[in-house]
Parts: sequence; structure tokens; C-alpha cells
Amino acid sequence: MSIIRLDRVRKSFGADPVLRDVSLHVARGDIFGIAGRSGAGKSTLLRTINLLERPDSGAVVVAGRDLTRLSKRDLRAARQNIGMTFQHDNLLQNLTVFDNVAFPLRLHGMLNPPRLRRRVQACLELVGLAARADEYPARLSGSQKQRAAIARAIASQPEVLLCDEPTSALDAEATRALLATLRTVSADLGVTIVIVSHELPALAALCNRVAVIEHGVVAETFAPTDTTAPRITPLGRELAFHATEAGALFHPGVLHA
Ligand SMILES: Nc1ncnc2c1ncn2[C@@H]1O[C@H](COP(=O)(O)OP(=O)(O)OP(=O)(O)O)[C@@H](O)[C@H]1O
Repeated sequence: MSIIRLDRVRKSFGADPVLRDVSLHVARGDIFGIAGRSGAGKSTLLRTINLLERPDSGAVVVAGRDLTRLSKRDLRAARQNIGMTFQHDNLLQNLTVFDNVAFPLRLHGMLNPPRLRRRVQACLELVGLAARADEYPARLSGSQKQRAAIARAIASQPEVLLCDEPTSALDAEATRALLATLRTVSADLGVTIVIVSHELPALAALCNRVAVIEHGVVAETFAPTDTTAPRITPLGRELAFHATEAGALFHPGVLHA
């Protein structure tokens, strides 16, 4: 069953159409990748899923509710079910890692202090940062900052996690650590992850489905592990190549079980 459904979404900035007619389904539990050339509209599409970008027309249905039809108040509540991380980690520099993760819980008055502490610690353990809880973001590596941002994004136990270019500032080793964290988050919490990246090897290694955005539409959607299916776009073919490479590194049966 789809947890996210975009139906004929259109979005222009001024006279420039970015999303011309985007329809896609993301199944519950998917790690779903969005690929596309620079400027193709990947981030715009991702930001449409929680209505940070409001489409000009079309439906954005998350967990059964069309977000475009909600009142401001209901939209605020619906967004608590959709965590998000950004290319730049957006951590609050004057707060410790613990307080960054606790921030959305405190903001929404969720949980009493002992439960909040347990929740934050559990999130930090999941992303491998339990030992860094009292550090300030400036002392973390790029991968650790992204992992702290993931911990913050999952603290309110959303069903959906949106990740915008989480590995773009990371070297190869840090990228592998971050992909491992996202796999753990997916496996342990069952959260549905949608990830935008221009790094095809990362998408090929992580995602069980990928959509390629081209000319404002979804040009194709496929499972990277299905390396035998014909690909329509050059980018799809590149992804298939990287999926074969990734298969040599990570056994797909383990990765996508
Ligand atoms: N708020 C905005 N106002 C005006 N134009 C915008 C806005 N956001 C995005 N755009 C434009 O929309 C187009 C798509 O941008 P978007 O960031 O979604 O693409 P992308 O595929 O994520 O690109 P990249 O891989 O380079 O990050 C670009 O031409 C961009 O300049």
C-alpha cells in the first residue's frame, strides 16, 4: 500500500515550470530514491511531499490525507508525521546534540522529561551518536552532523523521513557510514525514506526503488536490484551499472530484505 502518492503535481517558479506533471507512489517501508540531473527539480519534488513547496495543482497524499486540502493547523499536525533532513544539516549551533534532537519534542510539548530523555537517547543510539550527546555540532564530523539531523528528524517517530542530499558533503567512507545509518533507521523503525541525491552509487546501494525525474515528469521508476529490466533514460542506465557494482559490495538480498 502507498504511504505517499503524488498525483499530477505541477509547480512553477514564475514562468519556469519545474514539475510539469509528476505522479508517483511510494510504498510503506520503501527506501525510495529520486534521481535527476542538476536543476531537474529533485529538491522541489521532495519539498512538495511535506508541502514546504505548495504545488500549483495536483494532490499530495501522505498516510491517506491530501495535504493540499488541509487547514494550516491540520497541516502542521500532519507534518509531524514527516521528518526531514537538509543538505546543510541545519543543526542549532548553540545547542548540544542531545538538545538538538530534543528540540522538536520540546517545541511540540511532547513527552515528560524522563520519557523525552529516553526517546532522545534511543534515537542517538540508533544513529551511533550516543557517546556524543553532550557535544556541540561544531565538534562533529560531516557524517556525524547528518546523523544528528537524522536523529532529530525521527525523534517524533514520523512514518516518513525525507532526506535532501544527505551525502553531498561527505567523503566515501563517511557516505558509507551514513548509508548504513539510513538502512538501520529503515530496518529498525520501519520508517519510509525518500532520498534525493545526485550520487548514483549511493542511490543504487541504498534504495529499493528509484524514480528518475526528467523534463518535469517521472521518466521511469524501477528497482535498482532488477538489473535485467530495460532502462529508458541514460541516468537509469547509469544507475543500473552502479547497482551491479553495489551488488558486488553489498549483497542485495541482505540489503533489501
Ligand atoms: N524557491 C525558488 N524560487 C525560484 N526558483 C527556484 C526555487 N527553488 C528552485 N528553483 C528553481 O527550480 C529548478 C529546480 O531546482 P531544484 O533545486 O528542485 O533542482 P535539483 O534537481 O534539486 O537541483 P540540484 O541537483 O542542482 O540541487 C532550478 O532551476 C531552480 O533554480
